[in-house]
Amino acid sequence: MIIDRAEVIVTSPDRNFVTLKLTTDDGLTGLGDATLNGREMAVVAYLAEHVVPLLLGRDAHRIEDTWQFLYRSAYWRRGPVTMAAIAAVDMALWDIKGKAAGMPVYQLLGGASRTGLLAYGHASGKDTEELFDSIRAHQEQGYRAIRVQTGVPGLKSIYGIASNATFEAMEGVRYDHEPAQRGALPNEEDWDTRSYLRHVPTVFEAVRSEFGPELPLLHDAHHRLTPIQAARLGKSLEPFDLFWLEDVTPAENQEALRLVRQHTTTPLAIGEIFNTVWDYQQIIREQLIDYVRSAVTHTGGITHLKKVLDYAAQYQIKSGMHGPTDISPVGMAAAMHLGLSIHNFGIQEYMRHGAKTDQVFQQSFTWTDGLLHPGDQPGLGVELDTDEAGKYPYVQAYLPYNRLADGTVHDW
Ligand SMILES: O=NC(=O)[C@@H](O)[C@H](O)[C@H](O)CO
Ligand SMILES: [Co+2]
Repeated sequence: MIIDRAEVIVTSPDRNFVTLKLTTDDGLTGLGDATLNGREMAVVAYLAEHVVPLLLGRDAHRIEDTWQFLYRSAYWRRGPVTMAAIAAVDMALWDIKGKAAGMPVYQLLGGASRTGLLAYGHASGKDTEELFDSIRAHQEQGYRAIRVQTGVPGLKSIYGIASNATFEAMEGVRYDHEPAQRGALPNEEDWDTRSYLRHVPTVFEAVRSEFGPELPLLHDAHHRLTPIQAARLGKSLEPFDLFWLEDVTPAENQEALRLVRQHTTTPLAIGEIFNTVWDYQQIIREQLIDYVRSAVTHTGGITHLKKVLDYAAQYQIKSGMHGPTDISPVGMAAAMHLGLSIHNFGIQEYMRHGAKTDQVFQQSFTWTDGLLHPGDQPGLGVELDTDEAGKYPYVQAYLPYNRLADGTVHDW
């Protein structure tokens, strides 16, 4: 079963997506998500110029060998661009193998370990009233777990809060897309850690008294705190029993989490911007986190993320795969197949794609009573309508960035 065609498809229905489509000599096709939000075209070039020529003529069945060949023959290892490109090839090959076997990919990974995947959605609000409405709206949509992001008094624009502009742009969809403003240069947002640290505990106190102790609540600090500030936040949120506190501090310095861990029992989730097991080695071995946040799309595909999660399982660490709308439906399907099969599944981030995206990508996963399931179509269960995709050409888009009041650039 030889790969005899490889196409890199860029489409921007509600946002930019990069998809690799492989076709074999017996007519099977496979899709892989290669979307790197805000830097999409870097992966397009990496795939089109440097990977596609190496794929043509290869045996599509040799997933592990292809992975090792692409990783080691590149010479330059790791990093988001390389690992997103390898991830797309890996997903497409698993898709093809599933179709060849007549089985959904989760069956090839060892079968289902649960009936469905607990998912969480993104509630947000500039103030408590708007936040409560958003939480209720997500509960009505069936979410059993909810991420809470809030405005901070004195800060005009902040991560994770649906703004009217984006609201209209997304045809009324709440904060269900990532803030890469298309056709615009990076949007400058503002930040003040002390105001944030004073405000967030009061928000969770209000949410707990309104919604009770049971509802699993998550929060994303989005890389903005120093280790001691992260320790303080984790400690101040302990009374509100969070499911997890995410990206408390930039984790290139993995040992920074030791300090946070010493001060708080609030569960920690890290890794949505990590790309290989080496990014996790210390924080898994020293049990400095509770959830691995990587998406299949940014971590070398199903093959590599399964290895990361199998390593994490030895330390009782679970998956919490990244699932914003900058992960395409193909990447989401791959995450669901992997999540359904592994023992140490934790939770799946699930933001609903826009209507146009659902036209471009025919998906067969189900979302029932707060649980996701990848479905039982052979392969990943997603098909891409290239005519529909062709209607939405690429539009350059950047993620926002932060500056402090004195103008210093800060982590976003
Ligand atoms: O937990 N989810 C997140 O942190 C996302 O909202 C990220 O900001 C975007 O995916 C970046 O493209
Ligand atoms: Co995050």
